Amino acid sequence: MVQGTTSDAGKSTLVAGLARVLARRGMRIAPFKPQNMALNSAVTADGGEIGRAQALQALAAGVEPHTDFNPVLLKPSSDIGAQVIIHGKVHAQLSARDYHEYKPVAMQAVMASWQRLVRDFEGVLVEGAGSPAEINLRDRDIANMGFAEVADVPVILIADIDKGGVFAHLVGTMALLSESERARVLGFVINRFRGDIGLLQSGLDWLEARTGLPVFGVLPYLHGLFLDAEDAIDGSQSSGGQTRLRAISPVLPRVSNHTDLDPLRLHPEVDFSWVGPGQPVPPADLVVLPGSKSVINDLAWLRQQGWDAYLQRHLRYGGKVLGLCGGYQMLGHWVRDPHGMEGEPGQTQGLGWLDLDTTLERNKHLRQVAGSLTLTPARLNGYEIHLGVTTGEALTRPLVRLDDGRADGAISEDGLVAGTYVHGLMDHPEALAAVLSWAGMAEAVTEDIGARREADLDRLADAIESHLDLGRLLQASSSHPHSPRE
Ligand SMILES: NC(=O)CC[C@H](N)C(=O)O
Repeated sequence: MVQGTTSDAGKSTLVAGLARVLARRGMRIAPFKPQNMALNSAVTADGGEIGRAQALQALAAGVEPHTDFNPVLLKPSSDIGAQVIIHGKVHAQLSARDYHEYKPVAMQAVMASWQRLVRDFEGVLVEGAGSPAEINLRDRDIANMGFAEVADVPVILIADIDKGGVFAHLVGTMALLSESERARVLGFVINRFRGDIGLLQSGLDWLEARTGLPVFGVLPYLHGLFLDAEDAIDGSQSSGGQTRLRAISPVLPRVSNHTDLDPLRLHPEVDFSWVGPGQPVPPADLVVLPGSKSVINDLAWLRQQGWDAYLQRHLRYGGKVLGLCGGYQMLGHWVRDPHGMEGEPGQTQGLGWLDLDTTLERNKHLRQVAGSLTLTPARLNGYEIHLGVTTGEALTRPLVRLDDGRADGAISEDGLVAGTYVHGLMDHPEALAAVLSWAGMAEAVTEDIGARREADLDRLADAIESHLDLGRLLQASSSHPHSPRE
């Protein structure tokens, strides 16, 4: 099990990389994250919902994403409440306090998945969440040591040296563990190192002497690695090309599936930026309203930040607006949440540029889809994750025709505003080219994001092979019953 000294230490990436390394050696490996808190989710083959990072790790392992890989997913819809997803399906909307009470039940779901995975796979790579040293969360923990102790798995600790304080993080985390928890830590991995490794050596020696545990390796900072393993928005852009199109998206407080925007962010000729709260909104050719876990509240935020006036001006000058899922719902006349699925029950007026209304229902639509765009007959594939059901005149001009016979989304009569429920739409190079051309960049050369992801997983696995003492790591873990063995 990989646990981190902080959030974003590189746990997901290390699990993805190890999964690829072991898969390349012919092993059937499953990724597993007992509990994930993320608004960036993926649809599994069995029609459920898991964290995107686990879907990426499944890809790295060469296995189909399954709900058992992430049996508990928490999707926060406010600062104190979250939608609790168990085995891929919505269980309930719970406050943090109620979730704490519910944890022993969630643990049963975790263990049921875990037992199926150890039965069906040669090895399971487990990822913790945040840090195991959050002592206030230790009681009833199911995400870190609480799971490791019950399932009796060995642990490696990863720390991010780029943030600084790496020795304090590792030694401090060890100090805050109980004796039995400490005893299951096999050693450390240091992540995102740049610089002269010779200068680090004395620190590593000190760490090993102080803790009596080995450093299995120091992973280099991998520049330009594109993996949607992380839950946080990646603000970095690809550079070096000539800008032919400017695109922006607001960082909605409850933005969901932000990786939908990665193909724009990574395109060398697109100048893409996320615009955060209080930041000036720069001029753009294309504005993409992303998905949202709390559409009514995020719409209010958008107005409060002045985006409605900005968008009106943008459209007057012929700019394009694309809404994805929650962003699509915002483009209609009304968004209704009669059951309070995303906050207080209520309704709010949308931006009104598409003649449609949306009602959030109790039942979540989860499916993988394929089809084509109506802008030009470009192929696409993607996935749907939404509660909303949308109706109205605008649907007679759909944006997408799905292979299952359904139409999805809409384009306004003047062709400036479009929206769809399909996430991941721009991952397909044809669909991306069509969107770029609609937004004003003709004959765009687009990259296959899927191929790029594969290449980056191999690059990550290569780095792990050369910088991690895998033999020692596997050897150290071999005394535990559930460890990958060669
Ligand atoms: N993924 C999304 O953007 C979901 C939109 C909205 N929250 C719904 O559930 O319908």
